Amino acid sequence: MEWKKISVLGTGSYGKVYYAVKIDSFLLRASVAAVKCTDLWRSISLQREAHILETLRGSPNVVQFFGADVSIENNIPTYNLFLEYACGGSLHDLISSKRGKMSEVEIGFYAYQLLKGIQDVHKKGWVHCDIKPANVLVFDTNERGMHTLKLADFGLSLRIGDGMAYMTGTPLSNRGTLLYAPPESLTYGFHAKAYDIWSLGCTVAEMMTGNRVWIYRDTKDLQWQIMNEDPVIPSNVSEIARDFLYRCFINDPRRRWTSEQLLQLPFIQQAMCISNSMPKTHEGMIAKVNPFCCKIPTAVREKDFINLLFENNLRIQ
Ligand SMILES: Nc1ncnc2c1ncn2[C@@H]1O[C@H](COP(=O)(O)OP(=O)(O)OP(=O)(O)O)[C@@H](O)[C@H]1O
Repeated sequence: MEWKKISVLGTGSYGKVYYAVKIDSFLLRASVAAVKCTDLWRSISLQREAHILETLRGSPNVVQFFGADVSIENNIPTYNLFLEYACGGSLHDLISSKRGKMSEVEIGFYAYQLLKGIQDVHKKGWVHCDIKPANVLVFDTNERGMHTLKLADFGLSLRIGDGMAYMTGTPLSNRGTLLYAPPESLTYGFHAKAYDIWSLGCTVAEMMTGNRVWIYRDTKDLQWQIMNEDPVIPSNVSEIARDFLYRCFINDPRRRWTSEQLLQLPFIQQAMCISNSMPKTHEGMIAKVNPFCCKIPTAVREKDFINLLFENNLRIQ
């Protein structure tokens, strides 16, 4: 019983991500996964990511890690990291499809999930260092039609305390994606929990407008703006939404709000209250069926079953 790589989901700087299926014809069950792969000799970063994900097992808003192995592909030893498969792509795709037309309740609900994920990451002693819509995976909708979001791509994460140039006086260069990086990461090379909160602010602002927070000519210009200007807070959103962003974008990382504090803000509390009282939808109820594990009605050949999964668009009845 082996995982079969079916198609390429995407390519990262380290290697490829595949959609993979494993059939257990004895128990008549099939499982799906996303497999991040790279040549074994350059897999240090993926192995590190596996270690970090291992510590975050069971966190509802962090992509779940199924394990890792080494296989031989075209005579090359290949490192495989198995993750739960996100059927909805990334938050970046979701934002593009909504073109800035997400309701504030939906945004607040998603911000809540990201904060819970960040809280777990920080509690385990990590700073993610690369939170952005492309690194947030989108899963099924709940019974109210809203998605589950999970943090992914821990390739740049640091232990809290590592790279704290404030203390050591040895600045590091910015780690994550510049567009989502806080000012202190450029001036001091400072990477602490507050780093992730700034990136979260950029991500939430992007859900509100459909656009990135910075408009810039080139990298130098972007760096200058991050260090010397405040991000533009969207004007066409409620006061509580603006208040949430202001607290994520406090310049001094020691004064920037923590995930625990942000979770208490009216923007989050109201969104959770309203989303919990929304009527349940039929579509949402169908989505509750677990797509990751299913029972095959009769014994079928592996090839036929894979075809069956695709024909049925992976929806298990
Ligand atoms: N668990 C998953 N389920 C579904 N798709 C995934 C999963 N993990 C990654 N992907 C997709 O695979 C692609 C590559 O992902 P990955 O996060 O590894 O690289 P990246 O973020 O694009 O690049 P880099 O790591 O260099 O920043 C992305 O399009 C992502 O949406």
